[in-house]
Amino acid sequence: MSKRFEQKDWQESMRLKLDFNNMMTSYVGENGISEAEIADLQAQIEKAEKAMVEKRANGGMDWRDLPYNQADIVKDINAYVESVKDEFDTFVVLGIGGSALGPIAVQQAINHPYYNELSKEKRGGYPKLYVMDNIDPEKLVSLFDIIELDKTLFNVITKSGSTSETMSQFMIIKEMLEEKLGKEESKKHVVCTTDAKNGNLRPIADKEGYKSFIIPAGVGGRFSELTPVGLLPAAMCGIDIEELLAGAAYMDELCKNDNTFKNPASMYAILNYLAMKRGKNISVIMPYADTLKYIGDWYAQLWAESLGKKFDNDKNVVNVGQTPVRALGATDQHSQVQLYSEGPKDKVIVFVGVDKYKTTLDIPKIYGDIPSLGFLGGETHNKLIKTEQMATEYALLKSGQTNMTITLPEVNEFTLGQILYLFEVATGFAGELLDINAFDQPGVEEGKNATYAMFGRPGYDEKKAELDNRPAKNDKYII
Ligand SMILES: O=P(O)(O)OC[C@H]1O[C@H](O)[C@H](O)[C@@H](O)[C@@H]1O
Repeated sequence: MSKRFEQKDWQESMRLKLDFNNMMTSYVGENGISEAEIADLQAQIEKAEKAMVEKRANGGMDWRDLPYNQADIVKDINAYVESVKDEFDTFVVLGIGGSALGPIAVQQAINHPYYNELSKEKRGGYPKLYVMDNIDPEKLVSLFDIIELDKTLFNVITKSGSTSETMSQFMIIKEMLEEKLGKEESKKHVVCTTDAKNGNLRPIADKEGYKSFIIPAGVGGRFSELTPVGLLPAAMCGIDIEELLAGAAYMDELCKNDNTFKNPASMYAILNYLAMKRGKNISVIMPYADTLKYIGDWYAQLWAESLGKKFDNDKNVVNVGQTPVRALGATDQHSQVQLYSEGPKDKVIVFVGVDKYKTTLDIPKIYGDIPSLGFLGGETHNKLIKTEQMATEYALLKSGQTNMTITLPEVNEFTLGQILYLFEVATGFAGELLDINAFDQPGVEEGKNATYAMFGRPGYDEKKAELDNRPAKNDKYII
């Protein structure tokens, strides 16, 4: 159990705060969502709550139990990290989607912004961390200009083992390692995170004798950050994974509140559901902290891939979902807020603020008072970014663009575990309200099958024929 988990007062002081005032009628007038609208949903809310409890009890939401059932895995991961960290300068994740976005987001949130540029001593003795989550040939090749293969540990993360990007990266790395280090020595440079028994990577890991960790069968990729998918990369760069799980467990408790208006995940899901009903099909996530920038990318997959669905559970064509847009405050006040303020009122803006930054940066008072500047000097950047966040919230409220604010008291493993878990539960709940399956992704299959057919893979002849007979492109429209 986490070293601080028992300290109730500490938990409360680190509790995420969610402010929905800017979405509710009481504050914004006709643009807001009224309590009456929420009350009218009561039957749907109760049905959704019941479904969440039943699915969890029947093993349909194993990700809900991850904060509680991994003590042994945490021990294994921490022991493995301790046993290898001195030997390796670099840890490279090969993965994509849910097998990469979480590790990127958590490392960015907790570690020094220039962690990889620090000396190993200043990194606490842990290796640098890179996540290679694409197959741009230039990117992967250029990595070898800055790492030493013989001092690098590669973590191949793929639940299915049928993800072309990850498996092709693995084959490239495997051949390079064996050429440089020989077959036996190279085995120490690969650790696999995959399914216990299914998929293509499990038999390879077992046959090759690679160290491996298991992704629980009942946990889908975008819900897997609190499994070894996220826990190993986090621990490998010195992040306290017990605290991450403790924060998730704490948020689980908060999400059991049967008072809808006091249940963070229910309210997040309900308000976005009602917003979607009003055609607000864009979900902008705008953290006012660089540490939380890639939480936006992780959230984008979770929210888009879970809720973007053609059919409802009765096979009616519904084509639902909200398009996630990643923004960063204060940066995107200078690129996107013009659209948010004066463009279509088709968005829900989710500000993610931080009460206390790790450092305080004073702005020196040099030029007296420059009238056209919003600050006078003698203030701090902490106050400036916070003030700009509040001002932007107000400006968008006034423009009629619905928004809400989630605030982390500070960014640490406990608060990060809370926000990851909050969005996961909210996503599951929103799926129940939309009456869709939030846990599959049939829409990605067409592209995959077309890829295999274009490569002439056996078993895809029908798809190949379909492709060969598709309407030819008209040169007139190719410039
Ligand atoms: O972990 P893997 O099996 O390689 O899957 C990686 C990704 O592949 C697909 O794109 C799925 O739609 C994602 O949900 C998943 O995260």
